[in-house]
Amino acid sequence: MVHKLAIEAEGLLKRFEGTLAVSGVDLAVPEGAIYGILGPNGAGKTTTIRMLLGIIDPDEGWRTLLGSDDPVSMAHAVGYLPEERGLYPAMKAYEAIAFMGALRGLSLDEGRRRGRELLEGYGLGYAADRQVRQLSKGMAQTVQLLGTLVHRPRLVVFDEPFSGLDAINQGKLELLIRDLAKEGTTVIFSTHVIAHAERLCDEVAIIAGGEVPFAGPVDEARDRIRPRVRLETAARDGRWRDALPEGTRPEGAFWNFELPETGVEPLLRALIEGEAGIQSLSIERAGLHDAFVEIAGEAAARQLEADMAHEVGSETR
Ligand SMILES: Nc1ncnc2c1ncn2[C@@H]1O[C@H](COP(=O)(O)OP(=O)(O)OP(=O)(O)O)[C@@H](O)[C@H]1O
Repeated sequence: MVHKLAIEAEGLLKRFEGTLAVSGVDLAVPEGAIYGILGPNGAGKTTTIRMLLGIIDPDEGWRTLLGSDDPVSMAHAVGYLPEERGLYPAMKAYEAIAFMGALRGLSLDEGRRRGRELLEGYGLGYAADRQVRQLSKGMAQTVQLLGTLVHRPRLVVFDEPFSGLDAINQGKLELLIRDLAKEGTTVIFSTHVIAHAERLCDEVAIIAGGEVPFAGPVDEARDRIRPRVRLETAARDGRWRDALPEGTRPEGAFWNFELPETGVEPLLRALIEGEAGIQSLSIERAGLHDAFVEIAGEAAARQLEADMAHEVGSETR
């Protein structure tokens, strides 16, 4: 099946005052997908998003947004939550949402009506008439997020939407993202938290040091690493050991090794026919974290973990 693309980009490159922020980003976001841009702080996520949306122009390369090579002309069909959060403090919550819709071409009356509806639907109806300055940081962030949806865009782009939200609100946002995708909206979000991308995304772009070493389905990223086998045998030795990768050493009664390329069934057959006496056997597919380490490198993965620890630390301070 050929998917239409919500976004396509090739060779996007951006320099700031001579330093290369992003070099040669290629990616393709299928319509209706949940797409993650995953990388540590400073990797180039925001710069990439800004280029995709036409907020800044690339120095090299090209992109199309909803089929147009002039992304700004599609602004009415796009919702964008920038990394810098901010609403007018004196506006009431529902008005702030209506205002954001008006910037994207929606009438204020309709925006006010939908603003109340969105707040209600998100469990924040009680705060609709509160001024933005009276809202908590997380609530204000949610109001801003709802404001990106009020004009019913075909594509939404959220820059680090989970940052600054507590666990409950992170869960609510995950549900919202799934609901949007179910309705056919394309959702792109950036994150430095692998778990969010792993739980939500159909596809990811892995970005590190301004480069995108992988862009594609999450399953394809995970398949970059061979699954691990953990086997427990009654027998210590025998012909069956030839089916294990060379150099596999016993760890007590256990054997840990990479699943051979021939796959599960030939391995099982050799173990049974060779009378290994299988006591237990598990085959574990790599998660996105291991795939990230393989694709982006140890250093980028360490930086990702440091970013997460920093965020958790700043939330609990
Ligand atoms: N306007 C700018 N002027 C100069 N340098 C910039 C500018 N914007 C970004 N950079 C640099 O480009 C690189 C990529 O930054 P970018 O904000 O895109 O990363 P990011 O992955 O979004 O990180 P974070 O999650 O910390 O926002 C960084 O080295 C950053 O310092």
